[in-house]
Amino acid sequence: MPIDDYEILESIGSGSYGECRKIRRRRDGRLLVWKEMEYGAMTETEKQMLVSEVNLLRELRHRHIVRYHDRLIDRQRYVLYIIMEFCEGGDLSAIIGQHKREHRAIDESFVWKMCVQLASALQVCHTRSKNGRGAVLHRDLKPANIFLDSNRNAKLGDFGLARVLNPDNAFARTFVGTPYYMSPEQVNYLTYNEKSDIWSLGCLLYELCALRPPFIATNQKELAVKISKGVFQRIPQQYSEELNDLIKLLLQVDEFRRPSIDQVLDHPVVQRRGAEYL
Ligand SMILES: CN(C)CCCNS(=O)(=O)c1cccc(Nc2nc(OCC3CCCCC3)c3[nH]cnc3n2)c1
Repeated sequence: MPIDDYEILESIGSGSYGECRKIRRRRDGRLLVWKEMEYGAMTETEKQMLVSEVNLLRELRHRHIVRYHDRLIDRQRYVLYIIMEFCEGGDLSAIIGQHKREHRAIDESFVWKMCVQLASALQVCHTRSKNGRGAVLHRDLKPANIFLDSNRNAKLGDFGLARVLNPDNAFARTFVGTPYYMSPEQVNYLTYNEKSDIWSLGCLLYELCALRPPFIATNQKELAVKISKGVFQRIPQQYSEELNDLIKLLLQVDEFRRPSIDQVLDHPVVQRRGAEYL
């Protein structure tokens, strides 16, 4: 049984699709993770969606996107296992939480590193959808879905699976938890496009500096108003004017004034401050 090719280690947590466990590949001792998904209750359409989503994951090969390795199907128990690279450094949400608790700012150089590495991961996603090679899944750019490898390099997680597995409440899924990173265009008429990812990137860089999102509120309605207005405090004084300017550029309410991912990566300051991390 292929499942015997792996030794099951501890659980890392559970997402909206199921359990995520650390595993060791027996043949070479390599640490990986698998995500368990029960498909027993799925309709034929949902199963087809899952198959196409997994096929997309397989195609998205990039050093800053979590690598898909394999998939196993347990037909007796109707469970699909997606096997992926294990990111030893954990997720950005935990890192932000740690810095917040210790009242310790995140180094500006790390913020630039995340900026260029995640922008290059997004560029792969955006370029694909432009080439019409399948509407690439929109990667949910939020701290909990960004992992680090043992060298603290960014790895964009596999949000797409969660969306596929809850197609009915895809709308609700967007609203599970507070959508701090939702863009003005999404808030107003729930459209989502590449420029929404640029907005999310801006929110992420802001949160790495301020250790909180740019827009916070106690309820969704108030949050939506703040996001639509797009007024936010400058990142803490210790961060450079050029980082502050870049974040302001990404957090423009008018999506047409927001740069494309290519323009972000071609930005002279991003080139200068980020080149060493690519
Ligand atoms: C330096 N140390 C402090 C860091 C300790 C680090 N702790 S840790 O226990 O190993 C740890 C913590 C979190 C992540 C990871 N690595 C990881 N997580 C994934 O998904 C997490 C899952 C997503 C859905 C919801 C539940 C969690 C992955 N998906 C593909 N590859 C993945 N790799 C490791």
